Amino acid sequence: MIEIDGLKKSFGSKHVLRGVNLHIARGESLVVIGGSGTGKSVLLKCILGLVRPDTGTIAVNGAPVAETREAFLSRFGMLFQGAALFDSLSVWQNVAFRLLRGPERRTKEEARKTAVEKLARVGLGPEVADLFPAELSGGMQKRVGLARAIATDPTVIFFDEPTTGLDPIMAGVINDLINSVVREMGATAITITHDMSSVRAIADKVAMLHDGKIRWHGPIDEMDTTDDPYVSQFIHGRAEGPIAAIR
Ligand SMILES: Nc1ncnc2c1ncn2[C@@H]1O[C@H](COP(=O)(O)OP(=O)(O)OP(=O)(O)O)[C@@H](O)[C@H]1O
Repeated sequence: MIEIDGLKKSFGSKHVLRGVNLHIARGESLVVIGGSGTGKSVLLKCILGLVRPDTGTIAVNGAPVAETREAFLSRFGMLFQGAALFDSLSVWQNVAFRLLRGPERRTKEEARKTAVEKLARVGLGPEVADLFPAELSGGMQKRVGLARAIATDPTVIFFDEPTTGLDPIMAGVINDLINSVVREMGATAITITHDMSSVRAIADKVAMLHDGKIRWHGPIDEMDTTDDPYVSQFIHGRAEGPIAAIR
């Protein structure tokens, strides 16, 4: 479904991605892990076409993203770090943002109806629809962000640090919700996170980015038993190991 081959990206003398190869099957939930500054966001931005790679290819269903970006973007949903809601828009207008714009825009009534349905899917009642983001807790904002991400019934959904800033219980609730929504929709999901509880809750496959390359890629069941010392150090959060920690 998504095939990334030989992806390289440098910023000046900083070689962030040094040849990333990653294939993601349709309906699979891939979580990308790796230390701060290893290039996870740059990788995501390359897939979304926000950053142009120096070399390498990214194809979706066999077609290069660079050539089919518009078509690709119309089929993807994204939950940003911190939910990134528009403060000046009500909750339903946030959820319906893409339904109210673009060539396939719907009437206001239809868009609102869909927004209320999506809010219900993430556990929020219709009374929330006319509130503004500032009136919501962090957990509710994440739910609204998730409702927005699924508003257009995307086939690919990206999650950027979906549990950042949430307490562990709310993080668990959001992880479960992401999991059930993604599976129910049959969507392909790519998640970036530091949160190992998210990895365990969401991932079918895990890819660890280190030193500009995919250091390890495998099924979630094999993550705990792999003898890769980098993965082992990372998932157990050990200061000692091959990954240098800045103290
Ligand atoms: N537009 C840019 N110009 C210059 N350097 C950049 C740019 N974007 C990213 N970088 C650099 O690329 C490196 C990787 O950044 P990136 O944000 O992808 O890391 P990350 O793995 O997502 O980190 P974190 O987990 O802390 O969010 C960093 O050193 C960053 O400074």
